[in-house]
Amino acid sequence: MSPLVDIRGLELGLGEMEILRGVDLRIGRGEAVGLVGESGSGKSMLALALMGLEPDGMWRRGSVRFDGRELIGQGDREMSRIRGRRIAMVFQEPMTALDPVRTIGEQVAEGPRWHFGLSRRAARDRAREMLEKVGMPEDRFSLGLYPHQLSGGQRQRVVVAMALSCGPELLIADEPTTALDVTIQAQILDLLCAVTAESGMALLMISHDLGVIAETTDRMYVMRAGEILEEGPTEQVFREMAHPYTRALFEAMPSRDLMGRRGGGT
Ligand SMILES: Nc1ncnc2c1ncn2[C@@H]1O[C@H](COP(=O)(O)OP(=O)(O)OP(=O)(O)O)[C@@H](O)[C@H]1O
Repeated sequence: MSPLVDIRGLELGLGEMEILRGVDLRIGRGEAVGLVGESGSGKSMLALALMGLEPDGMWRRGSVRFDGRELIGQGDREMSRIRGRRIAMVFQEPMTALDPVRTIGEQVAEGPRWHFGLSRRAARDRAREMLEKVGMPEDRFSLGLYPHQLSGGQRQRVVVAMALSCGPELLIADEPTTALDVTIQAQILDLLCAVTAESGMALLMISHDLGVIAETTDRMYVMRAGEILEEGPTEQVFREMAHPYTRALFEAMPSRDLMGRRGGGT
């Protein structure tokens, strides 16, 4: 079977400037894959280019296959059917993903309503179920709450519930814990690992922190200046540290004793 995501020779740029320089990356069905690299190395651009969400004016070359189908060249309509439903994303700052003037129930219900045409009531049931799944049961967190009534960690849980609401095959988490208090970070990583593993969803975990990648992934890619420098099973990349750049990222890890959250371990 073809991998869920198969990116080959992906280049992205703006005018003369090259941001991604021929990236190859694969994600198997249900696989947890890490992408690590320093700030500005192109990690977020890779995630956006995968979904056809690169900023206006940028060019894209190469191949991005999702479930065997080429995405480069697809129209907006086709891409908007895939985004949210088959590929969902969780970003660093939950408030950018949430609408401050709409209730959390409405926001979690929106994806299933739009993608599956569920009735208001059925979508609300779905929202209730998703919020419960992320540790926000209705008896403690009413669907009528607004984002500002929640803590940062609770908001990120709502964003995860939104991402899960249509049962995507791939969840992309781009620095999902960077904006959160240290004590909450581990809880959100645990949650992401649990929900993806439980439903057989693939996970692309993007972070500048090797500790996060070690905790959450089975296989990983190391990126610098728009190129993949190293790839392999997470445990092997950690053991070998073949490239000095990877070693430098390791030295910069805030915590080196966190490992193996998704089962298996490193
Ligand atoms: N809108 C834009 N227009 C032009 N260049 C951009 C734009 N956004 C990002 N870039 C450039 O693309 C490169 C990759 O940025 P990207 O945000 O993907 O890095 P990153 O690895 O995700 O870093 P960070 O962890 O800081 O988000 C950077 O050199 C950046 O300057």
